[in-house]
Amino acid sequence: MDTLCITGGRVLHPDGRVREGDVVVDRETGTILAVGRDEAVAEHAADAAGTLDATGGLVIPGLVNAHTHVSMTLLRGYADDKPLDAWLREDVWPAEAELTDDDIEVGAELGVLEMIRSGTTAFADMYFATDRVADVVDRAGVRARLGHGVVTVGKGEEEAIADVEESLAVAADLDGAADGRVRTAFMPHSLTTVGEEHLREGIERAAAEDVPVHLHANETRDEVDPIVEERGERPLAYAADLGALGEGNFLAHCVHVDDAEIDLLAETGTAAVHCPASNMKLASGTAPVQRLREAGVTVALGTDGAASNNDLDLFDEMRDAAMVGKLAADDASAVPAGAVVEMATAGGADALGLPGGRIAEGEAADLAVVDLDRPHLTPVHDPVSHLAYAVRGSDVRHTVCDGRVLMRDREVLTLDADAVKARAAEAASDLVARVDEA
Ligand SMILES: CSC[C@H]1O[C@@H](n2cnc3c(O)ncnc32)[C@H](O)[C@@H]1O
Ligand SMILES: [Zn+2]
Repeated sequence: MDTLCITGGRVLHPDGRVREGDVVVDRETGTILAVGRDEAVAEHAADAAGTLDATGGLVIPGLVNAHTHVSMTLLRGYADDKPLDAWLREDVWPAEAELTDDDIEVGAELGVLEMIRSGTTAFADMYFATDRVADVVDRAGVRARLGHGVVTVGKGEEEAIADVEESLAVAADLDGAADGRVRTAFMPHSLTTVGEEHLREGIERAAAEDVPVHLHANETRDEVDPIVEERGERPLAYAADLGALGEGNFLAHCVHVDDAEIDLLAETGTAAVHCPASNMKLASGTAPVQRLREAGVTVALGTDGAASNNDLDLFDEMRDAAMVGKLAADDASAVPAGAVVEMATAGGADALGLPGGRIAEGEAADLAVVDLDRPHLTPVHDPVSHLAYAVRGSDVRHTVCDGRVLMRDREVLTLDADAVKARAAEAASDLVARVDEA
């Protein structure tokens, strides 16, 4: 058997406890064979073909970034300090109109490089040129749930229909790519940027094929109010009527949700992806994370795109979620450390319907080793507290996905970091030059 043994560290277990132990991985199946420090583990470890040193470190599940637009790394720092609507219309959409498929691939490489370097092994992506993003996922060795983002407002009927068809076709064609590490979804952008008939048609056809649905929902008051005024119902009642709620489906943001909408999410098994940094930066509002969790909704964490964050480091997201969750609930005990760690791991994997998120025998070997032997992490009273409040992405020593080592001692093995950075910087400056000329 071709095994990898991660030795000498402590391990975060699914119940939130941390114990000393090794993790033995079957590289052929990409699954965890054994966890702990008993005789069986020692036998496996003695036979291991490869090792990763976790001395002084903590082995955690690979983090799951449950909502992003990964190629927007090219627009990092391009437009700041505006609310969502103005930011999209005045800056982001004009820039995206100039993006080429090559740009999207280069931006995805940069984003995936950043995620591997900060311990993220899986992500959900809504964007364009999805086949190129899937190629990057394949080469880099991570997992993803990918979709083509549909926008029909401002488009003629033919173009709108073509956009819906493209999203459905991408979901059918790319599902299972990268040896099964790519899964797909139908991804209408939001309830206000896609017309009702197009939403209804796309969601119905996606459901008929068991394809999950992912969209932005209840992100800002400016998005919620017109729906309530025009339809006389809350956005998630509308979403339920469209068939957009249900097991396997996941909604980004869910900031402005009332109690009835929270119940709808819980009853239908629809997951919510909390994006605290994006919500703060765009002043979208504070999501009721504590209430969502108390109602039994699966809550995951997402960075959103790098243009509204401005990084893809999920450790930042954990800290932000805990901090803003307390502020929103006016309660310092709300959204505690264990909750945000769960949201970034098992919650993310469950929301996206992807393997990973838990370190236990038989689970996917998607892992990160965090180096705790750092000044800003000393002393270690509680490793889970550190994960939520003190660890930075740059503290990740090794990253493993599907049993394959993607980063060893901070060297990414599947992407050429210097070449990716150089290509991305050039693509971004050419893009901005084209936008300025347009
Ligand atoms: C149609 S592809 C996805 C689309 O979404 C835009 N986007 C980026 N961040 C956000 C956000 O916080 N809310 C809504 N839409 C967002 C992105 O620029 C693409 O155009
Ligand atoms: Zn988004």
